[in-house]
Amino acid sequence: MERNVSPSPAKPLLRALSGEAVWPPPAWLMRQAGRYLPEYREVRAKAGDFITLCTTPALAAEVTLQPIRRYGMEGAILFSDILMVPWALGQPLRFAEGEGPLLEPLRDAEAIAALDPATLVARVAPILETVARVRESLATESPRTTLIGFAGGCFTVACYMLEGRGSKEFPAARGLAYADPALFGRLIRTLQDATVEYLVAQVEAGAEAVMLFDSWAGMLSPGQFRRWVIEPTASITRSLRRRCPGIPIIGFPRLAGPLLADYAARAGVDATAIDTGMDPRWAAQAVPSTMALQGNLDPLALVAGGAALEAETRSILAAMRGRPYIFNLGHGIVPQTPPEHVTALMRILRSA
Ligand SMILES: Cc1c2[nH]c(c1CCC(=O)O)Cc1[nH]c(c(CCC(=O)O)c1C)Cc1[nH]c(c(CCC(=O)O)c1C)Cc1[nH]c(c(C)c1CCC(=O)O)C2
Repeated sequence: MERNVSPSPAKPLLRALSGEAVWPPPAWLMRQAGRYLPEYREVRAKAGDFITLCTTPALAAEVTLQPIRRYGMEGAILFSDILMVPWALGQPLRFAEGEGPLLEPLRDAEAIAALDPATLVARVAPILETVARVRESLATESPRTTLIGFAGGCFTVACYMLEGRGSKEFPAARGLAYADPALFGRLIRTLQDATVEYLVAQVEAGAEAVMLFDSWAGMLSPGQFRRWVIEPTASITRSLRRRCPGIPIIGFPRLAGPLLADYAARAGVDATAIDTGMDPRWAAQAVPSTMALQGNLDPLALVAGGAALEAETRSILAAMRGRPYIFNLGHGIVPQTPPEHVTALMRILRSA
């Protein structure tokens, strides 16, 4: 008998994003390309600096594919950085050895007004070229792997733009959000528009899903979280749905705690990523069972390996079994991770 249902997309990660409880779960790891891999360090040395690596399509495509070749993850994350958006808006950026990213901090209303959205799509052209190359390579090398594009959440990107560097508290951004919400709102809206243009361009170049990394979302008070995390995200997801119908969107409001439930209900995402500190059993109750969850192994359990890795992984899997779910870490891989522990992790997942 013929059934009136549309066929599910074949790739496991896309099936999970469409609400199917795929088991064993599709998997990828935040920062899966990076310094823990010797083949990455080799390419990184050849490129010289990090921005050159991000804007040289042959090299960026190569490092995007390196973890897929080694481990066969179901997701490939574009190799780039959330700070390439401020860079493309004209804010000077460099990555200093041992210090992380350094931006010339935005000091006043003039600096915010001077950000130039007109240059964005032209400046990110090499990143879009990377997307196209990776998508083409995956078609032959790893046809079950989904290419994930990304951008930072507006609040997190604003944190770096105002502070100029990483920080424990990001007082410049959180302070401005209280002291001059109109001005902070102008920066957030500039980022909202830039993020939509950037993600639409990634999808047009071949990204099959996109993720919004809002790494510092959980520093905000509940009211500020709704205003500067949920509302801008909802605006971005509305625009993306209009311009790229059907594109799945993963949101990562890191450290959101119980506000995760509000985010899942109102931000318009298809999947919610959870951080290391979130109880997966609580998240599984708080987020609708039709919405995929993604996460949340402690990156340090992956460094430890052995019995700790196995026990932590199995307890997350037990909480997620029976619902749409994508395995991932709760934050990025750390450089001291032994590559063979990732092999062990993939083995545990595949026998789930
Ligand atoms: C906050 C943030 C940034 N970048 C990102 C976030 C959000 C996620 C998170 O919270 O970790 C996101 C990001 N950064 C990078 C990717 C690429 C793909 C991947 O996940 O493998 C992604 C998705 C590469 C990178 N981005 C960076 C590296 C290291 C660069 C190097 O020295 O080779 C990589 C591989 C540099 C970076 N970029 C950033 C910082 C703070 C740093 C320095 C700290 C560090 O080195 O880990 C900003």
